[in-house]
Amino acid sequence: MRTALITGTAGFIGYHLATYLLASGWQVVGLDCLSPYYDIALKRRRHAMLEVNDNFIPVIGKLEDPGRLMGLLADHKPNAVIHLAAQAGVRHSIDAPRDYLEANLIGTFEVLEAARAHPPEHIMIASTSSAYGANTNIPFDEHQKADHQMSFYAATKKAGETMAHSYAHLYGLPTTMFRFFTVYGPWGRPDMALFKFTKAIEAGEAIDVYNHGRMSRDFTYIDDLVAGITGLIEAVPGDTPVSTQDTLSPVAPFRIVNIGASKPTPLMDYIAALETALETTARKNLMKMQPGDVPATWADTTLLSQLTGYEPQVSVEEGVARFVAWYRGYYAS
Ligand SMILES: Nc1nc2c(ncn2[C@@H]2O[C@H](COP(=O)(O)OP(=O)(O)O[C@H]3O[C@H](CO)[C@@H](O)[C@H](O)[C@@H]3O)[C@@H](O)[C@H]2O)c(=O)[nH]1
Repeated sequence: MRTALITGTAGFIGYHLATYLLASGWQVVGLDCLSPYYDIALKRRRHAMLEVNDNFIPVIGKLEDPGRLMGLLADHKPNAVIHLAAQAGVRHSIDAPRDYLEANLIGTFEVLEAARAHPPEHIMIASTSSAYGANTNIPFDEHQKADHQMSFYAATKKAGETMAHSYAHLYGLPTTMFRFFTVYGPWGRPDMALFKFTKAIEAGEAIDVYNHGRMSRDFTYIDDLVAGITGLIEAVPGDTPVSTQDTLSPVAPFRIVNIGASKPTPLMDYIAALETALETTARKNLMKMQPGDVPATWADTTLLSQLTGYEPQVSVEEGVARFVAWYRGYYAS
C-alpha cells in the first residue's frame, strides 16, 4: 500500500484530496493543527469523516513544531508528501502578516527539512495564482516572471516556491509546486466569496461586492483540482522536460504547474450562478477594490494537460449548485 503524508487534512483541499486517495487504496497520514482562522467545527467535521477509514492516520499538531514532521516522515516513510497546510486568504494577510510568516515560511521550511532527512519519492507543495501578482498578461503561464506579488500572503507563497527549488537542487528532492486558482466547492472555506455570499443571502443580508464586481477569476471546482493533483503525483520531475512548455528547472528535479479551470468567469456571472442556485436575487453593496486583491486570474493549463491528460469537467453553474446543496444540507443538520 502506498502512503501519502498530507498536511492540512482538516482543510478544504486536504480533506477532499485525502478522501480521494483513501478511496483509491492509499494510506494517508494527515497532519493538521485545526488553526482558528475559521470555524474549527467545520475542520473537525471534515477530519471526523476521514477518520472513519482505518487507513487514515490523523495527527493534530503544528507544522512549525520542531521535530513534528521529521518524526512523522521517519515513522511512516511516505511515498508522497503533499504540503497543503498554510495560512490562506489574501485579505487576512493585510491585518495579520505574522500568521503567514509562521505557517507559510517556517512551516514550509520544516516540511523541506523533514523531506531532506527522509526523502519521499515526490514532494508536492501548494502555491497560488496570487504569485502572478501584478501580471496583466493573461492567461497566466508558468514561464511568466512572477516577481511582483500584491499581498504578503502571495509573497510567502512565492518564497515557498524558491525555498523548495533550493532544496530540490541541493538534495535532489523531486518537487512539484502547484499554483492553484480560486478553488471552490462543497466543504469550502468560510472566508471565501462563495461561502460568504451564500451565508449573507440565506440570512437575508446584502453581499459585499468588491471593485464593483469588475473582476474575474479562474474558478476551479474542487473535484477538478483533486484530479489535477492526483495526476501530478505520478508525474515525478526527472531530468528531461516533457515539452517546450515544461517548467522543469535546468538544475533540479523541480517544476511549477498551474491547476485551474482555464476559463475566466466574471465575478458577476459567479454571483448570477449563485442566485440561480438559491432561487433568489441578492442585494449587492458595490464596494471599491480591496488592498492586495488582483483584478483577474486565468490559468494556462497546457503543461498540466501534457503531464496528466487533465481536462476540467465541472462548469461554474454546476459547481455552485453543488456547493449550495452541500451548504443547505450542512447547516440544516
Ligand atoms: N472573500 C470575499 N471575496 C469577495 C467578496 N466580494 C467580492 N469578492 C471577490 O470574489 C472573488 C473571489 O474571491 P475568493 O473566492 O475569496 O478567492 P480569491 O480572492 O481569488 O482567493 C482564493 O484563491 C487564491 C488562489 O487563486 C488562493 O490563494 C486564496 O487563498 C483564495 O483561496 C475575488 O475577486 C474577490 O475580490 C467578499 O465579500 N468576500
